[in-house]
Amino acid sequence: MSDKLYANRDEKLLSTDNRAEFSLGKFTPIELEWDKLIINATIQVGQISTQKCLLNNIKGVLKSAHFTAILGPSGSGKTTLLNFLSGRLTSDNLQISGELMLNGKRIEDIVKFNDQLAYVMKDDILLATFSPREALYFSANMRLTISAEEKQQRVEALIRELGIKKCADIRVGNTQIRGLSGGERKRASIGVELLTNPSLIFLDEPITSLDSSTALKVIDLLNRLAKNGRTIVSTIHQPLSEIFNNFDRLMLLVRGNIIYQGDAEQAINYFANMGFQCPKFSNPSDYFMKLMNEEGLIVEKIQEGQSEVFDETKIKEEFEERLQQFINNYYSSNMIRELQTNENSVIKENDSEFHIGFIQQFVLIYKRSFFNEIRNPNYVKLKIFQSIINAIILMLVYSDLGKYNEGLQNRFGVLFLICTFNVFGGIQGALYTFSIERSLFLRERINKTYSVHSFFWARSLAELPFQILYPSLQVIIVYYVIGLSDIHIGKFFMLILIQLLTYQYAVSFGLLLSIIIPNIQLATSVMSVLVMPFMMLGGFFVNQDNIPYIFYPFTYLSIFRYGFQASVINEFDDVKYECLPGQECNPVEILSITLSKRECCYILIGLAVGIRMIAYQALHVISSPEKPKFRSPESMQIMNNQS
Ligand SMILES: Nc1ncnc2c1ncn2[C@@H]1O[C@H](COP(=O)(O)OP(=O)(O)OP(=O)(O)O)[C@@H](O)[C@H]1O
Repeated sequence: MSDKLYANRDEKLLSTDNRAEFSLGKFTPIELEWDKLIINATIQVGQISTQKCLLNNIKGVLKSAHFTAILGPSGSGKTTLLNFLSGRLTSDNLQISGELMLNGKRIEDIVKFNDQLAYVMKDDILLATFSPREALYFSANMRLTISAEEKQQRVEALIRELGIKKCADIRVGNTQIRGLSGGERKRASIGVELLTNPSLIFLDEPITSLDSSTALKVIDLLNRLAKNGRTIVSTIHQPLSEIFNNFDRLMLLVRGNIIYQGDAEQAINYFANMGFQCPKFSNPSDYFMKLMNEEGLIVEKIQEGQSEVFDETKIKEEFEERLQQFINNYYSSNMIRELQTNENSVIKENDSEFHIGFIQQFVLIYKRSFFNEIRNPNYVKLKIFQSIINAIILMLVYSDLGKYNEGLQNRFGVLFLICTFNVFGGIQGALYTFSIERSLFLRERINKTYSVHSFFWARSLAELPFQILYPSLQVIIVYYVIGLSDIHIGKFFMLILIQLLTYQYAVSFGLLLSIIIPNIQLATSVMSVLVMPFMMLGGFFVNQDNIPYIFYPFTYLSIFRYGFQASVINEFDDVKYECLPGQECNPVEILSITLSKRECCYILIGLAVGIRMIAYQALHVISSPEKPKFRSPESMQIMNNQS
C-alpha cells in the first residue's frame, strides 16, 4: 500500500550519485546494520546479582529510503534497541557485545557520526515560552554554519514541510501557558531535529497520545522524509490500520528477540503461512500484538470458546512454545539472508564538537534564558508578589519594634526572618527554573548544541537581574517602614548587599540540588531536610557558644548564619544598645558573633561561588553519562553462566 503512495522510491535509490534532495538540501543516504547484538543488564536484588537479557543475539538492518516501524509488547526491548543504535544507551549496569556497520563499514561508536543522525524523543522537549519558529532559529543559529539567508530559507522550508505555518509564531505552551496542540508540538520537535538535515532519524513513540488524524499527519511527514531517501526508524505503540499501512518495513520484537523483519505488507502472509491468519477487516498491528503477548493467548482461547479458568503455568508454557516457533521460523526464513546493507558512500565523522564559538553560544543562550524568564509572567509575578507579601507580613508583625530587651529580640527576629525568606526564595527559584529546563539542556547537550560552559555562564548572568530584584524589593519595603538601624542610608544599602549575597548562596545551593536530584518533588523534600539544621544552627535559635561540636560542620556551611550575623553586626555596629533602662549592652556579643561583617560577606561570596562551581561540575557529569562498554561475546556468555 505504501508503494502506491511512493512509487518513485526505487528510482530515487538508483539515482546516479546515490544522493537524494529534500528542500533542506543534499545528504548522503545511510544504512545501518547490526549483528550478534546482545545487551544484558545486571540486576541487584539485595546481595544477589542476576543477569537479564534485554536483546538476545539479534541481527538487523535499517534501510535508506524506508520507514521502519518497531512493534512489540511493553518491555520487549524496543527503546533499548533504538537507544543502542543511536548511541544513547547510558547505564552502568548494562553489558553489550555485537557489531555495528554504517553503510557496510564497521564502526565502533555511532556518536562519531552524530551530525548525520537525529533522535526525536518520546516527550516533546521545547521551551514553553518560545514559538516553534523561535526554537528553530535558536537551533539553526547554534548548529548550522551556513549563511543567515540560508538558515532563514531552511527554517521557513521546514515550517512549510512540517505543516506548522499557522502556529509557527504561537508559543509552545505547557500546563500553565496555552499553546500548541499535541500534534503541532510533535511536528515542531521533529523540525528541530531535522534542521541539520540528518540522513538517519530515530523516533521513540512519536504518535503516542495523539488523536488518529494528528497521528496520521505525523506518519505522513515521516513517510515523506523516507521517500526522499532518509532512513526513518520509529518505535510505535499499537498503530491504527491506516498508520500500519504506511510502514515500509516492520520489525517485531518479543522479549529481546526479533520474530519478523521485512516488508510490512508481507507480514500478514508470513504469519498466515505459519498458521496464524490475521482475521479479515481487523487491524494487523493489533493481531501481531496479540500474538506477541501471553494475554493475547488467553483472549484467543476465550474467542475460540474455551471458558475454563486458565492455568497460568500452562499459558506460560504454551506461549514459550509459540515464541520459540516464531524465532525458529524467522531464523530459517529468507528474511535473515536479506539483512545486508549495500556498500554505500562513506560517511564522514563529525568535524568538530561545536559549530559556533563560546561568545556566540553565550549570547544566544543569554537571550533565550532572559526572555524565558520574562515571558513566564506568572513566575515573575509570583516572585514579586511573594517578596511584597513577605514584606507586608514583616511590617505588620514588627510595626512596633520596641525599645529595650524586647526591641533587641524583635530586631534579631526581623533580621533572621528576612534571611529566611531569601534563603527559601533563592533555593526554590533555582530548583524550579532548572528543573523545567533540565530535559531541554540534556537534549541539547546530546545534540552538541552548545558547551556546558556557555550554558552555565549565560544562564547565570541572564538570571542575575531577577536575583537582584526579588531580595532587594523586600528590604526596600521593610527597612523604612519598620525603621531598622534608625534609618541609616549606608546601613540600608549594606543590608541589601548582605541579603543579595545570602540569596546568591541559596541559589547556588538550590541549583546544585536540582542538578543532582532529577525529580523536583524529591529535590524539594531533600531541601527541607537539609535546610532545617542549617536554620536551627544559623545563630538565632541557639547561641553560637552552645552548639555541640558534632553540629559544627552545619554551622560553618549554614546558609542562614553569615547573612544573619552580618545583618546583626550591620544593625548594631558601633551602637551601644540600651537593653534595660540605664543599662547598655552590645548585641553582637550577646549572640557570640566572632566574625566581622566583612568576613561574613567574604565567606558568603566564597560559599556562593564554591557551591556554584560544584554545581557546574555536576552539570558536566549529568550531561556526559557513562556509556556501557562493548564486551566480547565469550565474556557475556561467562557472565550469563555465572549468574
Ligand atoms: N538499565 C536497565 N537495567 C535493568 N533493566 C532494564 C534496563 N533498561 C531496560 N531494562 C528492562 O529491559 C526491558 C526492555 O526495556 P525497554 O525500555 O527497551 O522496553 P520497551 O519495549 O521500549 O517498553 P515500552 O514499550 O514499555 O517502552 C524492560 O523489562 C526494562 O525494564
